[in-house]
Amino acid sequence: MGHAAAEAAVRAGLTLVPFSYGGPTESGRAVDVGGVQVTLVHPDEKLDVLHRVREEYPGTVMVDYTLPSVVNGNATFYSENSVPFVMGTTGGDRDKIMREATESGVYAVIAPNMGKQIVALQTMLELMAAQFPGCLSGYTLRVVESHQATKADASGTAIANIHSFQRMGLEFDLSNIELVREAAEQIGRMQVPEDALNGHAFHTYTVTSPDGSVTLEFKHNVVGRRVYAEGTVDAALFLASKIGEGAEKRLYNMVDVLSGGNMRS
Ligand SMILES: NC(=O)C1=CN([C@@H]2O[C@H](COP(=O)(O)OP(=O)(O)OC[C@H]3O[C@@H](n4cnc5c(N)ncnc54)[C@H](OP(=O)(O)O)[C@@H]3O)[C@@H](O)[C@H]2O)C=CC1
Ligand SMILES: O=C(O)C1=N[C@H](C(=O)O)C[C@H](O)C1
Repeated sequence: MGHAAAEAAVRAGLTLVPFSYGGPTESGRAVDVGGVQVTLVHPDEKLDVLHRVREEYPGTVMVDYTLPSVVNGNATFYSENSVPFVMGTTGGDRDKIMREATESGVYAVIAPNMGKQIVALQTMLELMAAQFPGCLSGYTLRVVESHQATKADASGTAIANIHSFQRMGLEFDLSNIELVREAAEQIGRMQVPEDALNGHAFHTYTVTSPDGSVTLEFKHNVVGRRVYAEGTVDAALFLASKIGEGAEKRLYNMVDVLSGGNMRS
């Protein structure tokens, strides 16, 4: 995702900082992103490179697409060092991320899904929950999500949407999300195109009445990564404008970006 977001930034005509934090395995290597040679920085050199980037690229917004296992360490680093950030990475201790960002006063957009159309659906569910709390009381919920086999955690988007369903009265334990990570099941059960096995996000939420006479189904299926990459650029532009105007509110999500009319397409 980091690569896709960087490509989208270049496509949008933004200056791509030619450094990227990476895992320890590939540090030192340069990667071509739309003609920009981006050097992968070892975790031990993060602070040195940050100082350099601050001098050479003032106004930089950090974009984080890493792993649930490192998301908290990264978020702490951005908060402690006042690095404005767009956090697309899911998992980890989300309350801690939000708490540290709030306390530090860093500008940030934090969201489990940057795809504007998916965020619109997410917003619709939030509005439905706010407008009709308890409207699905007594009904049951089934959630199935399929992602590339490398995805380490349950879908952050599904978790966000489940919170809305819970406010509508549905009882659901997050451990009951059905995770599909195997190719045969992805193709057979979820109908994921074979060429999307390495990058897809298929979600289905099925709500059923106690007697089975009413069924609601919500589905969002995404093939590839482009929709998130473009939304990430929207989020970075949004954050830059908030920093520019010295906005009092500093912590945002993608619903804020969408509501602010900051989607380019
Ligand atoms: N908000 C959204 O719209 C979206 C969110 N996501 C989420 O983004 C996250 C990343 O997804 P995806 O790109 O598919 O995952 P990948 O596994 O493809 O990429 C993760 C990358 O993080 C790097 N990495 C590991 N440790 C560190 C570290 N300490 N500092 C910096 N980089 C590190 C890895 O490098 P190496 O291989 O060298 O270890 C790897 O390149 C997931 O949580 C996913 O769910 C994904 C799509 C959309
Ligand atoms: O890892 C992914 O691919 C995705 N992760 C996000 C999530 O966990 O919700 C967003 C989308 O589902 C793609």
